[in-house]
Amino acid sequence: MLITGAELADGRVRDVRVRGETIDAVEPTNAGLDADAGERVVDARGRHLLPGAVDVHVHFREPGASHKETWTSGSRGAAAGGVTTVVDQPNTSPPTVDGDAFDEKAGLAADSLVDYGINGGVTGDWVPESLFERPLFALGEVFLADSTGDMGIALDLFEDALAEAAARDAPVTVHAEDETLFDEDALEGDLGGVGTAANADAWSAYRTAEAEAAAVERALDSGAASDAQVHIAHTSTPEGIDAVVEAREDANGGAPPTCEVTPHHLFLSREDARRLGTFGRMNPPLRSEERRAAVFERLRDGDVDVVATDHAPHTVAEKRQGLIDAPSGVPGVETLYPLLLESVRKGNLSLERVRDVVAANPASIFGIEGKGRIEPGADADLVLVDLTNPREIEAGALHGAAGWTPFEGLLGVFPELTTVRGAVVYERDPVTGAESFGESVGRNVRQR
Ligand SMILES: NC(=O)N[C@@H](CC(=O)O)C(=O)O
Ligand SMILES: [Zn+2]
Ligand SMILES: [Zn+2]
Repeated sequence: MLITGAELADGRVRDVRVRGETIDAVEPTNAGLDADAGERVVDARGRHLLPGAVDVHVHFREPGASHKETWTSGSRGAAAGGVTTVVDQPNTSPPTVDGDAFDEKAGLAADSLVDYGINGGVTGDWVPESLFERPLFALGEVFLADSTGDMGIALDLFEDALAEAAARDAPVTVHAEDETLFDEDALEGDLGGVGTAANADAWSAYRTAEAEAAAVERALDSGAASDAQVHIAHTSTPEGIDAVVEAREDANGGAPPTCEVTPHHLFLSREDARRLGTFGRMNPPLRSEERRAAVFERLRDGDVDVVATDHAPHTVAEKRQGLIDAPSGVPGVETLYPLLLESVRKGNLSLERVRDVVAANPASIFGIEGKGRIEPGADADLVLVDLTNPREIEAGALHGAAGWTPFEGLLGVFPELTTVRGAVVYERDPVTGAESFGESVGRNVRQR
């Protein structure tokens, strides 16, 4: 395939040749890259070509909850959103805490249209020896408080896990909330029905910002003491991000800690929770508009290392319950690039920053060779977008199994073409809107 006249994130206009699974050449347009006989040529003038996103935080729900999502439905959403690598979390059923559970999940992940990593989790029943024999992406998300799957663990087990991971150079991703600092009183009284201000706000009042900040600090201290590489998942407060930045500056010798934020904490706040009701219940919860804006600022300024989605689908029926019964989590893998690219279109973020936080940084932090950059020799994981052509996000036009999105009605810039190692996995005709998907070409990024 020869992609001609595409603008890259840094503003250079280039022709990009794909041969087999990798990028063969990146040359100035008209510098002599001519199409071979029979080679597909994509005229990309007026479009931007970006590296496929590496979403290091998804919950594709198999095995155990395929009514919420499957590797097929989840990876179709990923492909249509320009995510070419996903990393699945261990709170499935059975939880991915030993070698057998890893193998079962790996068998199901063979359905994926995009490349994937599989994380291993930590519970009282985990079997580190058999888990670490497998091609694990990372340890995590390790839950310091209960979330979906009730995998919250105590500090001593967390510290054992850090030691096991450090001994094997495996990064550890952490769900950092301290449940002793939750405000139980917030769940007293009338919590209202679905979609009411009462219940939506109560979840944010219950899982306090202080609970996140305290757990982030604890995780960073324990990480530094054990020499483990710690990555804080879904950081939702400026306080949490600032703690990571400080620890990074103090890191002497050891791998510096990193942090991730989600699109829902960047684009939604407690004010939206009032409208979303229980559909806005997730962990950590939506924060005040002031904290949301402060998190966005830290993304723009470079303090945030990674944007990943914490794609956590549940069905409409499951979410349409009272606050205590509705499960936590929102879908998001398909709207990651679209929302961030819309921020670029509006002038709120630079395209290079977006490329770094969704592709280049996650690939380098987790050490996956060949991903996250457009240069000769890299995997041909490519996304073509028209930054002048946003469209409204509508649940009915998305491809995951959840059937709803917390971002309904916001604008997004969606891909026209997505390739995974040179294979076209998604294509949309910009004129007719007709879409097509490719084959299940995904493979484990740790197995190469
Ligand atoms: N974020 C959530 O609210 N839910 C996630 C679990 C998690 O990441 O904590 C899920 O798996 O549903
Ligand atoms: Zn989590
Ligand atoms: Zn998660």
